[in-house]
Amino acid sequence: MHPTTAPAPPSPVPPTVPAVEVVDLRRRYGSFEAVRGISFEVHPGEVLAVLGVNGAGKTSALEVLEGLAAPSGGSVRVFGRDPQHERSAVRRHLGVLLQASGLPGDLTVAETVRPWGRTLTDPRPVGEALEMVDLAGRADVRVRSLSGGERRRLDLTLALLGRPAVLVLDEPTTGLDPESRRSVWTLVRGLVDDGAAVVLTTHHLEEAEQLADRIAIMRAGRIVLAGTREEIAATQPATITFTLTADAPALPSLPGVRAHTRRPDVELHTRALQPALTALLTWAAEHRVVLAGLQARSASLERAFLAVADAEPAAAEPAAADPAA
Ligand SMILES: Nc1ncnc2c1ncn2[C@@H]1O[C@H](COP(=O)(O)OP(=O)(O)OP(=O)(O)O)[C@@H](O)[C@H]1O
Repeated sequence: MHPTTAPAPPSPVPPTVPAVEVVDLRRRYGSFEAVRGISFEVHPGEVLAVLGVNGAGKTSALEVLEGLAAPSGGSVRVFGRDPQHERSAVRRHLGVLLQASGLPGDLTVAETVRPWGRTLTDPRPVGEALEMVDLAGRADVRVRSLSGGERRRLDLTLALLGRPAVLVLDEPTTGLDPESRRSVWTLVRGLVDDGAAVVLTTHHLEEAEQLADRIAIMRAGRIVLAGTREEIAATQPATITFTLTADAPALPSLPGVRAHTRRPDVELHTRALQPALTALLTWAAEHRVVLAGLQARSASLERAFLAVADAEPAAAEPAAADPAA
């Protein structure tokens, strides 16, 4: 898949205006508040991945950004415009990939894309758009005959057709095989390199790691953790694991280290990996102890995600950070 041309530049706006600006967004369904005051910015040439367990409020928030729903509080702007009340001004800049598109099955791929293009200001040629998502060879196939992954790529074609400067992608690679997923990542990254701003949701942590410049993790309607992948991973301790023989002396207390020992297995947690490792290796050398299977790992995004997703709200909320930072 190849991004071929840069997205159309947005109409003149002050350079300080973010592509997407969400301030204290709230959304209610009756008495239930699904989105509870989230804020973030996304600038041209940047990808924000919004993560969270099922029901965290990701789609509810994105639907406001897409202009499909009104906020019950706060504001959403795309290049300074309100997606719902200034729909036509925003629509020219916005490419949207919904979680489920429900395209009619009896039209062919080309018959689906062509009329869609006629509603846009400066659409890509249909052939070019299909080429970008590797569907050029499927132009005459009926939508109902496409595989799940091909349908997802057709959804993506429609999102890309108007050369959008802002892409909102709700689980863009769900249902795609690993190769197609990687192709979509390359495609999205190419569009971002050409200046597009992207907000995406995903359940694939690897997708966030590969694509996102910044990540926001939602839980129960709030952003509970945000930052770069490294910043998010650094909220969790690093891990050192090894096994000890039965006759090894007791481990010393190492500064800044929490030990979980179930002989012969030892797991150490620390926020200062290098000094902890140095102290451990020094002790082992002095006492001629073999640390079998020694491994030292910095915390991963996955570990941080699981810690936040599993946490009680009271534990998760103080970790909130400003994803716009
Ligand atoms: N139309 C609706 N009416 C009532 N409640 C809704 C409606 N749509 C969503 N919800 C509720 O709002 C909460 C957030 O749902 P939302 O779909 O935004 O979560 P999500 O993070 O996108 O989840 P997923 O990862 O499963 O897509 C959930 O508790 C859901 O049940």
